[in-house]
Amino acid sequence: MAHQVPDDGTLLPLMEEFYTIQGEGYNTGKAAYFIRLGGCDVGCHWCDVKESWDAELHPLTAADMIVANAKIHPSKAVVVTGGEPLIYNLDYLTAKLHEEGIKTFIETSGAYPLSGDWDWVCLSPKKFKAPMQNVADKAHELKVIIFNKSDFEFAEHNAKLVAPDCKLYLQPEWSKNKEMAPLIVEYVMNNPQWEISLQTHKYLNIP
Ligand SMILES: C[S@@+](CC[C@H](N)C(=O)[O-])C[C@H]1O[C@@H](n2cnc3c(N)ncnc32)[C@H](O)[C@@H]1O
Ligand SMILES: Nc1nc2[nH]cc(C(=O)O)c2c(=O)[nH]1
Ligand code: SF4
Ligand SMILES: [Mg+2]
Repeated sequence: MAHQVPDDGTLLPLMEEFYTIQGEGYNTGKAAYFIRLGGCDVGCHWCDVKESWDAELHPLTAADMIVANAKIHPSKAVVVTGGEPLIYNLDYLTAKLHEEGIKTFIETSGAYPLSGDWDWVCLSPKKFKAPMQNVADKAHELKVIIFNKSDFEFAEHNAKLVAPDCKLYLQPEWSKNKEMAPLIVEYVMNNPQWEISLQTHKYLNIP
């Protein structure tokens, strides 16, 4: 049985929250408070946070408490991730963060409809559950994970779904880094509308 998560977004299954440096994509290198919500049914076999998948393992937590924890940190930016955060209604959380003057960033597969008011949307679409067009429309950044050669085609397919000014990133799947990095380098040199995103926090050994 799933948690009875109220649909007003006042209670959310919280896996962990931590203050760190955004490791990936356009905002790489910027300090941010991360909020990781539990629950995901997309099923990426290479997912680096499988412990997040079962929402039941993660306590329902007041969004007000999450905001109170976020606001004591020096960076006024929050990254909401998961799991798949868009399973939940994030309107209440982002409204409260904005009331505190905190910028709202999201990491999402786009598999669920967009909720919340976002200063930055990172869409990382997955073959296993296609992204919704209303998320693609709002994406500031498209970040495609390259696990094998066929993922370049998947990346181009998704690039057609996002707005013309959306930033385009290719990010090696961590375990295939050695194999895929040279192919990504070559691809970006030939297709310079794309840029490379690395999971820099893993090189730095920080969360
Ligand atoms: C764990 S996911 C959580 C947010 C959301 N479910 C999603 O997939 O976008 C956060 C980011 O990590 C990326 N990611 C997950 N596992 C990865 C891996 N093994 N190598 C590289 N990136 C990975 C995802 O594509 C996504 O951009
Ligand atoms: N430092 C750091 N940056 C990140 N950017 C996206 C992450 C995520 O798991 O969503 C992540 C993460 O887990 N850690
Ligand atoms: S969508 Fe995100 S959290 Fe879900 S399995 Fe894929 S990478 Fe992991
Ligand atoms: Mg991560």
